Amino acid sequence: MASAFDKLKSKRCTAVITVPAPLAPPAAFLRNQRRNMSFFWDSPGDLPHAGAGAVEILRVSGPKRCAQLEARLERLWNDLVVHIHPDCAPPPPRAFGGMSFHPDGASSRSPHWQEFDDGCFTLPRWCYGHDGKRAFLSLAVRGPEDCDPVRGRELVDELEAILLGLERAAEASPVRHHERPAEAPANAAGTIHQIDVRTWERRIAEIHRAIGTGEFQKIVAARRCDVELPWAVDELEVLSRLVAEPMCTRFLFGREKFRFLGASPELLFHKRGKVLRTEALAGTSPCPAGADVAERANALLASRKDRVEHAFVVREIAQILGPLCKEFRSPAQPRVRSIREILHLYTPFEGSLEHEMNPIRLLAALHPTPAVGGLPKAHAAEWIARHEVEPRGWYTGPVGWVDAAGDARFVVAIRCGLVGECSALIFTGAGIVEESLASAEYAETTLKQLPLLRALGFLEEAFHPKPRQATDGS
Ligand SMILES: C=C(O[C@@H]1C=C(C(=O)O)C=C[C@H]1O)C(=O)O
Repeated sequence: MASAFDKLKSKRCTAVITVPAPLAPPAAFLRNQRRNMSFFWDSPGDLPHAGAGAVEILRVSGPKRCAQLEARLERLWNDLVVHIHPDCAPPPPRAFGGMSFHPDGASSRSPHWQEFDDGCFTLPRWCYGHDGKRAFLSLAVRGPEDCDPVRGRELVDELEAILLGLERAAEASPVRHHERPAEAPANAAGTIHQIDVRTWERRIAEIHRAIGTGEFQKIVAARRCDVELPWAVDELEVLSRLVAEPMCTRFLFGREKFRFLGASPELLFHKRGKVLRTEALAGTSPCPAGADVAERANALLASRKDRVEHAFVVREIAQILGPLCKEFRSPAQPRVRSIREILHLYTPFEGSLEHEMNPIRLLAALHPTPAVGGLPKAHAAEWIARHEVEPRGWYTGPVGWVDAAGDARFVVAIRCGLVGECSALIFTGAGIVEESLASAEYAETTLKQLPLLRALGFLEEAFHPKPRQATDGS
């Protein structure tokens, strides 16, 4: 540690110093941290991470946001010095962040989203993660300013305090492979404001008119549900309850006033070396507890409207990524993914990139897929930005990480919301095609609110759910 600081004294560069740490739930690390620029990430098949503070904040905006991000990340990685304690084996340093659905700056002008920008990634000051067996804590420092003796001492004291906190957390709640959802607050109460059905029907009629002109084949409609609570929301409790959503990526991005969090079932892409994985997730059916899952799944597979909606996404992904890959495989027929009371059509893709490629280029090429935007892709995204009443902000945007080795994992920010002190905004949407019925899409977008409403403490029954096996296949 001291030698790493010494080397930085005379240099203008950023260093990430990683040391072994006690194995504790990453959320425990966040308990003692400031909320601004904090994040949490727990994705199936990935190492859980939590971070706080930032030594580099990469804010990007406007239509060139991906090019800006790519250039700034490249500079960051080129100038980065990595020191790893011999007793730990962390992954390469990661920048965590996300982007809004549309880079029109509308989100940054809205009071709810202004802290989030069109895109923002951080190299965290503190980053904690584990692989289930071993944990690490990384501290990022900037030379020479973080290395004067006073600042250096402060950082070392902070490091010791964090390690001590983690040790206590490890004793209190050792890491389990499956965290148990936190208890619900007793007598959950509060108010939920929904848009009325008529307003929704008018919005869908407007989309149908746009589709009727022949300009669009699909547009995803979204709505916002405003929740007020009589108590201060504890976002870490909310996250721990979201563990009940099977096979979802739980994420959180914290700012001073708001925290953006959720449990997304939709992978945008995962790149590891040249290996690329992605999926089409579109087409939905309710599947209430007690319903015959196989019967509902077969009905969903047989639904013409849902197959059309799904096929648009499959075709678009294949068109974008197919030419970039040596092989790009997907099953001929969609499968059904079951997430508690919701079933989705999904098609997994796996490929091998022809040439190594910057992951931000992949992000720029893929986002927004017709699963959350529409078709034609760019035109539908413009239409949404111009017509949608409540700014989507980061809802339906990509959230995830990019690392210094050029790997990345992003999910689509759905089943999520923006949480304030005693309030929350929950965003949900549904793909609209020619055959869609406004009433069914209203029901679908209400159903999609359930995970977050439950996690916020509404819907008491949700805390004693009848366990149902998650399935991922047909
Ligand atoms: C837009 C959302 O979900 C998307 C829309 C789907 C659909 O229309 O069937 C299904 C999965 C997601 O790609 C959302 O959950 O808010």
